[in-house]
Amino acid sequence: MGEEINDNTGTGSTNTNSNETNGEAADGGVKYYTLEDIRLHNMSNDSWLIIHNKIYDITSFLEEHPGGEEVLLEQAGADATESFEDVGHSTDAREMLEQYYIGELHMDDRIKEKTKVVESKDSGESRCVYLDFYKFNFVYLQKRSLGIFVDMLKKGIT
Ligand code: HEM
Repeated sequence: MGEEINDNTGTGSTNTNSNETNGEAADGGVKYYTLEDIRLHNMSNDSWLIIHNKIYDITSFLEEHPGGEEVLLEQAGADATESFEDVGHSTDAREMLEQYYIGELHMDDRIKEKTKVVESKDSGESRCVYLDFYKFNFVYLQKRSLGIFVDMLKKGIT
């Protein structure tokens, strides 16, 4: 199933129109779901998860999960990428994901997430701290080399 995906992650190029919401198939048969759509599937008889922008219907897997049903239900209807990665799942576990794949997170919802991360990482405040640090080092080094130069001159004169 996973092979059918035309993964445009990061490009946000062609698949951003509203026709793709609510599970409607776009090009290549890939279905796109919004966060709103996914949020509704948070019950033991209807569980969806987002992992790395892909949507999985894990309803039939709940009872089989080696880590227990509870942890999956806590994440149902939401983005479980972080919890999934925190556990350090094996390659086998990652391959198992394919059989539960049903579609992709809508591009609009991905873009929002990415913007948020970029904003928080690259805050003006942290940039100021770096600039101050470099300015301080620059002035310090200038003074040091000037001192050494003056010393050399003095030694040369005497
Ligand atoms: C559909 C998604 C998932 C699949 C296919 C999956 C599959 C597996 C598999 C095969 C294992 C056995 C160990 C391994 O091979 O890595 C496992 C263990 C485990 N999983 Fe998942 N898992 C999924 C999602 C999650 C999520 C979202 C969480 C956390 C909220 C989670 C928490 C755990 C825990 C705590 C263990 C037990 C680890 C241990 O005993 O060392 N899993 N999972």
